Amino acid sequence: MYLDAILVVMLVGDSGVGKTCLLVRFKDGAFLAGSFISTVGIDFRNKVMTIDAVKVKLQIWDTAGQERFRSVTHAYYRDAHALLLLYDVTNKASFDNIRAWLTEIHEYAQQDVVVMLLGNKADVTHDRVVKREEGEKLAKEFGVPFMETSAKSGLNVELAFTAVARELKHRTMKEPDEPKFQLQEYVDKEMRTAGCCRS
Ligand SMILES: Nc1nc2c(ncn2[C@@H]2O[C@H](COP(=O)(O)OP(=O)(O)OP(=O)(O)O)[C@@H](O)[C@H]2O)c(=O)[nH]1
Repeated sequence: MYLDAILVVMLVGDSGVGKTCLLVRFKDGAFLAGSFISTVGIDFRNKVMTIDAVKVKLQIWDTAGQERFRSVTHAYYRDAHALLLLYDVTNKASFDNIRAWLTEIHEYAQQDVVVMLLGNKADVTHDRVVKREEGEKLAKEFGVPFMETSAKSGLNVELAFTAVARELKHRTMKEPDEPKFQLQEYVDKEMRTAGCCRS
């Protein structure tokens, strides 16, 4: 069975946090090593996922993090069903800017948009400057789910997209007496099952 609607997931966050790499890892299962080519404006890729025997079409929008493209990306926010907001655990400024990104999301996106915070590049150990606990604390403050990811190792990449796709699928297909899907609970449970990360 196919879900008719196309679910739009938008990747946002500072330039260089790994949005394109996360998308490529999810779509192609590979890591884009080598030189860093900044996204210009916006790019998109499609992926079909199967959730509880329902085929769900995701359209993933990869936005440019550079300041000079902001006015272009603002125009797309209102059509996004979910936003994956990334920072880079090796770049403190990208973490500090999350508050500004959340303000921007609040201003331009739909009120009921699904937002998930991702601390990317979790594979890096030596140059890490943002602790997992700091990411968790910030996410809690804003009431959004959180996980660390790595486009390089693949850590939690599938889970991040699956979690938002599940939430959107539930919203679209929910039976009247079915309980609301609990995104954070789902993420916590999946990470515990994988033997990973959250206490
Ligand atoms: N170690 C490590 N490096 C990563 C990871 N994800 C991305 N990178 C590197 O970070 C750099 C930037 O990655 P991109 O995916 O192009 O960043 P972006 O957020 O799309 O940047 P803009 O397009 O400018 O907004 C590249 O050199 C990647 O190889 C990761 O999970 N781990």
